[in-house]
Amino acid sequence: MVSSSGRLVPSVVKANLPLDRETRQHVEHGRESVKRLLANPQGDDRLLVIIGPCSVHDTAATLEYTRLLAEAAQKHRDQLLIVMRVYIEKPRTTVGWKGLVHDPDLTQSTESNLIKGILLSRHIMLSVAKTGLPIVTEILSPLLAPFIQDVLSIGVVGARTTESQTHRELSSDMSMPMGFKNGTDGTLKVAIDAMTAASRPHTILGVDDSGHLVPRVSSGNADTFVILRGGSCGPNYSSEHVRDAEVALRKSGKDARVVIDCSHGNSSKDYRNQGKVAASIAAQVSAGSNITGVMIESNINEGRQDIPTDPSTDLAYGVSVTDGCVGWEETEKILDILSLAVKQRRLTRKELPEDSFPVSSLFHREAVTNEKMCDVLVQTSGINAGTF
Ligand SMILES: O=C[C@H](O)[C@H](O)COP(=O)(O)O
Ligand SMILES: C=C(OP(=O)(O)O)C(=O)O
Repeated sequence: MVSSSGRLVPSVVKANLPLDRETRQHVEHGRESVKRLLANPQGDDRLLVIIGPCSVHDTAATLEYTRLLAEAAQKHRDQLLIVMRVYIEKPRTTVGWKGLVHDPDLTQSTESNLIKGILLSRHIMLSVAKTGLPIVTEILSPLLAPFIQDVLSIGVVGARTTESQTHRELSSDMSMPMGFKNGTDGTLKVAIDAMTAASRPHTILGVDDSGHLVPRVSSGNADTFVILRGGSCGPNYSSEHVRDAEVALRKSGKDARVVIDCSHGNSSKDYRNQGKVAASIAAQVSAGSNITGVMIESNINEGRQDIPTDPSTDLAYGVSVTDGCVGWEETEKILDILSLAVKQRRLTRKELPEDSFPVSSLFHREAVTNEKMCDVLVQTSGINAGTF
């Protein structure tokens, strides 16, 4: 898998872990579906749902999660376009575990096992994509992109790199839709600026499939969106925040494509709050909001764990080793209310006669404010009420 000179070569890795014809079609279908939803939200009025573990670290658990999510994606296919997070690189505020690609054996040592990490990461991504579920990852190291980008249906640039010229240029060269998080301080302008920069062609230094640095001109990427993830100045998922984001996007000549992250700054980094954020989004959607999508950090089992000294015996199965995630039971409840909210949005937009409203007893007409509707949704669906 490594070239004779001992260097990692994308074409060699890809030849050994190929994207077969059927999986390539799944990836393409995922990309086209997301592009269609972004370009014409009236034509495809589903909600984009970017969901999955904060990071992957275990093949068996990732594949079990994939099976659960694939079933949910099928169940909600008319309302939700579900894309699975397969995050193999983690950006850290200072230090911490940097993801499967860097440390596939969870040793937390500085000894590099990058080759194994790249191979295992691509293997897992291929296994997930093979099921037909579109996948998304954060593109952190531009040098790793050539090893995985052919398997992605969406790429994300994280809060710590949205302002980076290199990441904006890379995004302008990608064939899949790209999402940009707001900055860690909550500033949205950096994400909108990133959309502008990514939409243009750039002269960039890329890595070709044979591992050579090649100057090239990117084509520009029009399939981009912002992700509101909150930040040090607080959460930004309320209807006022969404409206402000839409206004700011339109002012800079863009379509109002807003995805809301239920985790990170919007949950105050407490996974137990994600359900409440999702309920607020469901309330907004049911009232007719044009929110494009949501992001959720979800796993088989809830919470998080520190990586133990002996991961081979002491690691809890299906539990995140980075940010806390909602467990599968809570995930199903969240997907249910989001799905119902999309049905409700259809009726709200059509202004159907009174007797066809609401679609579910979860949506009470008396609950006139988003806040009230959110409370009703949390109470009646059994979602974790959270800590705020
Ligand atoms: O793990 C995901 C985190 O939200 C992100 O990577 C930063 O985490 P940290 O602040 O714990 O480093
Ligand atoms: C690290 C992540 O997010 P952010 O860039 O918003 O911190 C993430 O989504 O895993």
